[in-house]
Amino acid sequence: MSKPFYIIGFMGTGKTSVKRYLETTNHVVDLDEQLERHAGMDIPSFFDQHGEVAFRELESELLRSTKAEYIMTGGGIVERPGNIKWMKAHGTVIALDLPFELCWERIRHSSRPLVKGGKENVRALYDRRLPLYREADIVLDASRGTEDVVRQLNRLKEENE
Ligand SMILES: Nc1ncnc2c1ncn2[C@@H]1O[C@H](COP(=O)(O)OP(=O)(O)OP(=O)(O)O)[C@@H](O)[C@H]1O
Ligand SMILES: O=C(O)C1=C[C@@H](O)[C@@H](O)[C@H](O)C1
Ligand SMILES: [Mg+2]
Repeated sequence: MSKPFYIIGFMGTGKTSVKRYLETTNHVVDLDEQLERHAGMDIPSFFDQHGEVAFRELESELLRSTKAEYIMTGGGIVERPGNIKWMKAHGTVIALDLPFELCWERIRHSSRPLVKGGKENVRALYDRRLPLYREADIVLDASRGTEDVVRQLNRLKEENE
């Protein structure tokens, strides 16, 4: 099996949405879904009961133990300094890029725990993380929609085989 594609990007860039298109013909794992299964609870409950530090710990452990063709990460995978380095050493890191306002419109009514902090705190998080996402091997423009991102990923996969 060729090395995995690790898909990174801020909340709302569409990582999980892309999964539904790819998984008809590829082995795809979403780390947030994996974590929810492993913990036996949804992410808001995990944050409430165990806190963000425990979440980052488990997310980083699952990153290292998950094998698939595509691994869709959670938006905060870049929070642990070693994670980008680890992904780059074990596969190809692809970032989905989308302006903050579009991300915000997509996530503002969701139950993501960090959204509770309000728009300006989420914007600060976006600004702080942006240079980390840009450390990816490849940055894809996600503004032309999910199917366009899927096309770009399929092309990269063909080149990679
Ligand atoms: N191309 C798109 N156009 C419009 N809405 C979209 C698009 N892609 C995703 N969305 C919507 O944005 C929301 C967030 O998308 P998604 O869950 O795929 O983001 P994510 O990158 O996986 O976020 P997270 O980092 O939190 O896991 C969903 O409600 C989804 O339906
Ligand atoms: O950007 C983040 O820190 C997060 C993104 C989501 O995918 C989840 O992993 C969780 O809500 C935290
Ligand atoms: Mg997701």
